[in-house]
Amino acid sequence: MSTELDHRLAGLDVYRVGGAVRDALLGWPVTDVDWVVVGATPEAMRQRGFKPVGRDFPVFLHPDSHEEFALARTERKSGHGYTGFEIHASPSVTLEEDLARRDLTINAMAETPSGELVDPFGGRADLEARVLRHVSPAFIEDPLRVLRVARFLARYAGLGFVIAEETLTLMRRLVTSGEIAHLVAERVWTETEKALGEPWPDVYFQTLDDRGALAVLMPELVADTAQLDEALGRLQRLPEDIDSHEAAFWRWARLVEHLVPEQRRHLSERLRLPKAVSRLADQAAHTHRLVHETGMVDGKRVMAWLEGIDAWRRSERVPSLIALVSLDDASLAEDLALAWRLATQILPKSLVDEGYKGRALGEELARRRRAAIDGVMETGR
Ligand SMILES: Nc1ccn([C@@H]2O[C@H](COP(=O)(O)OP(=O)(O)OP(=O)(O)O)[C@@H](O)[C@H]2O)c(=O)n1
Repeated sequence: MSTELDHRLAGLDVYRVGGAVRDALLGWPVTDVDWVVVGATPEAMRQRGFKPVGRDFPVFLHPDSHEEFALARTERKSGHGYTGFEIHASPSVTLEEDLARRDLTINAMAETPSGELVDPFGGRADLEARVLRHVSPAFIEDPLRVLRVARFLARYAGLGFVIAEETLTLMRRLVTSGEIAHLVAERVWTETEKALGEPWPDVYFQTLDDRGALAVLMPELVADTAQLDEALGRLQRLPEDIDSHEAAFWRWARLVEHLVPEQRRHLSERLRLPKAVSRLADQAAHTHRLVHETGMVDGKRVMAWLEGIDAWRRSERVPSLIALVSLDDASLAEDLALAWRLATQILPKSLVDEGYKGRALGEELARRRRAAIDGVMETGR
């Protein structure tokens, strides 16, 4: 957007803020641009054609670029969790006051439309030193920040970022005070889903575990630390054919695939996971069991696996799940692919043509599929 020519901004005191400033300085792709407006009223914004969107905050969307313009505000803690805040937005709130309420110094920089940096908390120096550091003691007013810091580390760990010691102490305090337990499930999952899409998702979970936060938020994961380590190692090992927008869901599935059904159910309920995520996790868990349980993989186990992943009704995921198997056992994956192909060639319609119907049709279909699968699993292995 060419800000200088934008008549809606003429005479407004506006600054680019937050992630856009940070990522531009870092050479990281900038996805969306947020702005702060100083000295304006909601009425003035509406008159200029900005569309109000904030339910809790005075935030407006630019009618053409759809970028977010927020009136400068301060926040004060007034209750537990993420929602317990008193917001104070008025034309008297300064840019520095707005930046001071933010979580990390690298997120508390602003830039004028002509490119001049406003950096009252040393964000640029911390960016250069690769340090995630809180802006002020008010960091502990928002327990979501423990997850945010872990997520930023999951994004930038490869650039050499670390968390400042004093910030680690505050994160720990948010856990020991019990404040982190007040986070609502949806917030926890939203941050976790974003973290699962970052380049180093294992770092997110490791950071939360190191601070004691994982034991509070996802206790099922820390029940067995050796297994957690193994699961974290699996996060980068995904089937090749999956869509990139599905990668976060797959990573979650890989994280929990070793858990017993009851643990997975508890975790799904605790985090109120979307159904699609829990279903994929269940499918990955069935696949994990097929690969890792001791004993021969015979036709009976393959049938049980196909039923477990709901293959006959939801066949679209089967190739990806077979690709998952191939990461651990290429020859088993080859057999499964052949068995699946032969089994799906047995069509209910041809059985109908042969005169089968009703219950007998279902039984004959299952029998022939099983025979096809047995043929592969017995000769192939
Ligand atoms: N709990 C929070 C949430 C947000 N912020 C501030 O609000 C800005 C915008 O938040 P958000 O859009 O969630 O994050 P970004 O920093 O833009 O990061 P991303 O690249 O993930 O969008 C952050 O930079 C940070 O200054 C904060 O201080 N504390």
